[in-house]
Amino acid sequence: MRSDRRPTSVLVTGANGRLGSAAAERLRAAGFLVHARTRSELDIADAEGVRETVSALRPDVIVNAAAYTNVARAPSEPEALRRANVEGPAVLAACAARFDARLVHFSTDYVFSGGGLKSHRESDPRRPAGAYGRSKALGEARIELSGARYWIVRIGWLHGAGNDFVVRVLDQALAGKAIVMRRNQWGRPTSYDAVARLSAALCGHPEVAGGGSAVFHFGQAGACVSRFGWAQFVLRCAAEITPDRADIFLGAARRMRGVTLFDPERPENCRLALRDLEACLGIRADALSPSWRDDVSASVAARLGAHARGSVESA
Ligand SMILES: NC(=O)C1=CN([C@@H]2O[C@H](COP(=O)(O)OP(=O)(O)OC[C@H]3O[C@@H](n4cnc5c(N)ncnc54)[C@H](OP(=O)(O)O)[C@@H]3O)[C@@H](O)[C@H]2O)C=CC1
Ligand SMILES: Cc1cn([C@H]2C[C@H](O)[C@@H](COP(=O)(O)OP(=O)(O)O[C@H]3O[C@@H](C)C(=O)[C@@H](O)[C@H]3O)O2)c(=O)[nH]c1=O
Repeated sequence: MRSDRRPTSVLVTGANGRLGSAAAERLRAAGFLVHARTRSELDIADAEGVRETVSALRPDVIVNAAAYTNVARAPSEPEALRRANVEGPAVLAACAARFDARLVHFSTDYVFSGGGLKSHRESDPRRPAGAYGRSKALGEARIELSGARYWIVRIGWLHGAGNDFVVRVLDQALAGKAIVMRRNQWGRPTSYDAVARLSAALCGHPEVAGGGSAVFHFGQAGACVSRFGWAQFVLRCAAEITPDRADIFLGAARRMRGVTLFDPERPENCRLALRDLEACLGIRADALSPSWRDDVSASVAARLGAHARGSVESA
């Protein structure tokens, strides 16, 4: 938080989204002056609309949580993809540069092609293989060329809102379906809330108002895991949390079939090295949020609680 009288003001775009809503909530709770804008209030690819909004609000920080995130549909919707993930970030960056705001932009592990076993460093070249990853990589590049002060934060495998991976695994188990799960995709599950906390840490960082620009990786503490390993963990948590249904969840875990899938849209190696955020800004991922296992367990409990209350919407 700044030391002068005015609270740091933050424009949050994509505020109806899963990360946007979590970030706006955390930022408000931390005392920032938050201007949250949904897509219908502010289309980030609308240069004129963004210019008017930024010019009127004069935010210290723009947190861009708006994006096209449907990985499966991305190849068949190139225009919507380009607008949200390439043009939008470029428009926001141009306005950040013009009105001297810091842009905090979220990107993804899918900007890497996913070969090899080593964790990707921030400095590794972007080599996206799929349409969504390509669009996010182009968005990063447009920001880097804009002259704005930016922090690009690459994250991956988010859960804790909407029809996420945790929900889909639990729902399959509860429906008695035989789960078929990919073994050859490795990453680090990270909760929306952990990224929302990071947003607050970044907006309150002493270097937010000056300082340089950088790309950072963020994920929760704990070793990377395969999709198969993550799904097994989800089901074991579910069995512990609801002992009366332990048979269902442990049975689903036992019967789960591991498969090797080659999907150009979804890289195999999503491991992100996490050192730079601490080295450059002194922000330690493990100090900011619990390990991924704790937050996955919380996501499982939230979903099972919703089931128990009968408040689960049909997908
Ligand atoms: N989900 C994940 O696992 C991961 C996400 N990320 C990144 O995190 C960020 C947030 O993702 P997440 O919250 O999961 O995504 P969501 O899909 O939940 O939210 C994205 C939001 O952006 C809005 N939006 C889309 N296009 C525009 C536009 N042109 N102008 C303004 N708003 C727009 C959407 O509006 P509407 O509701 O109307 O569609 C939606 O509210 C994204 O940058 C994403 O790439 C990175 C790694 C993993
Ligand atoms: C539910 C399920 C998933 N899977 C595997 C396939 C695939 O590799 C992965 C798909 O899960 P999702 O659909 O949640 O994954 P996906 O939509 O690819 O998630 C991605 O979203 C975008 C926005 C990102 O930026 C990435 O970091 C990543 O989180 O899990 C199975 O094999 N079986 C299953 O039953």
